[in-house]
Amino acid sequence: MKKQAMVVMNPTAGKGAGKNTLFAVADGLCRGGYDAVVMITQRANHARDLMIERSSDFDIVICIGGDGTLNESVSGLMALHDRTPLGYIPTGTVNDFASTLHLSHNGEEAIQDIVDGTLFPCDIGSFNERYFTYVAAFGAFTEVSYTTSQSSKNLLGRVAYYLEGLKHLPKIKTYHVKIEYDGKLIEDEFIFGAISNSRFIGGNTFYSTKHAQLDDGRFECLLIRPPQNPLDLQAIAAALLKQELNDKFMIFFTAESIKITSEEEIAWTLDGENGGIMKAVTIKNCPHAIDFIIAKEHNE
Ligand SMILES: Nc1ncnc2c1ncn2[C@@H]1O[C@H](COP(=O)(O)OP(=O)(O)OP(=O)(O)O)[C@@H](O)[C@H]1O
Repeated sequence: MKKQAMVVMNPTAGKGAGKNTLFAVADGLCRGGYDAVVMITQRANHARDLMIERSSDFDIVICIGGDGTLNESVSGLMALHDRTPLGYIPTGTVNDFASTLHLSHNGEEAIQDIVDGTLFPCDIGSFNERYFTYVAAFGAFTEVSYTTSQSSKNLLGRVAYYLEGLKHLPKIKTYHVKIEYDGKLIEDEFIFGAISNSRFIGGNTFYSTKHAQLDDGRFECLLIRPPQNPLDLQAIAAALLKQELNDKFMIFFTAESIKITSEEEIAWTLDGENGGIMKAVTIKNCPHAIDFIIAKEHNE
């Protein structure tokens, strides 16, 4: 029997960019010896539901869409015990996670990479009852990120531009949070926090080295302290833009699991989408949870 592939495409992602990709994907799968079944998502969370209901009938599943569609697909697979390998073809805005895994945006190339591909057992983050593939963040800029149609193209870069654009310090909201991780405790004021599993969150100087980081069972965590004056503000923005860690204003650590609590409710973003508003979150690394299908040459 031929191998079976399920393609799940969000037609609205990236202003419909996936539509042009679809022929190349179906053609590549047929030439690669697969029977292809194409599903077009009709609503929010449809990708998740399709993964839960149908993915186990297939040898591979392929998600075509932006950050939100990938997040939904991963969340669907995470609900299952046996998870079908996942190929991802990004059609949203340039995606940090796709860049980290060297995933092509070009339909023909992307499907060839998948057909000839190899499995990369990737860590996934659990966030209370939800999941994220590469970033959970709060604070400066993140609250507006999902009220605009932007996604986290370069989250830290946009935090920097946001800070630079601020004329008045009082506009920057500070959050008093308690952060517990790997037996340690930090309690302080911060304007931004990101728990991520991606090299490209702030560009590759922050989190350099190969994508091995995505399968090490740990997150990279970055917290930014409040600036006290315009010079501080400038220093933080400059460090973010130069993709450097500034020890005076930034705390960086890696962790397997993190608990973040606060007196007030905090708005979170998960993979650039609305993550909800809450006072307590528990974030855990689910090591090697999803097998991503990636090009052989990038899985050394
Ligand atoms: N048929 C549909 N009509 C409207 N919305 C849909 C449909 N199918 C899926 N969606 C929703 O579209 C949302 C946005 O998708 P996604 O994030 O993948 O695209 P994007 O915003 O263009 O990409 P990016 O976030 O990478 O810029 C998803 O949260 C998904 O729930």
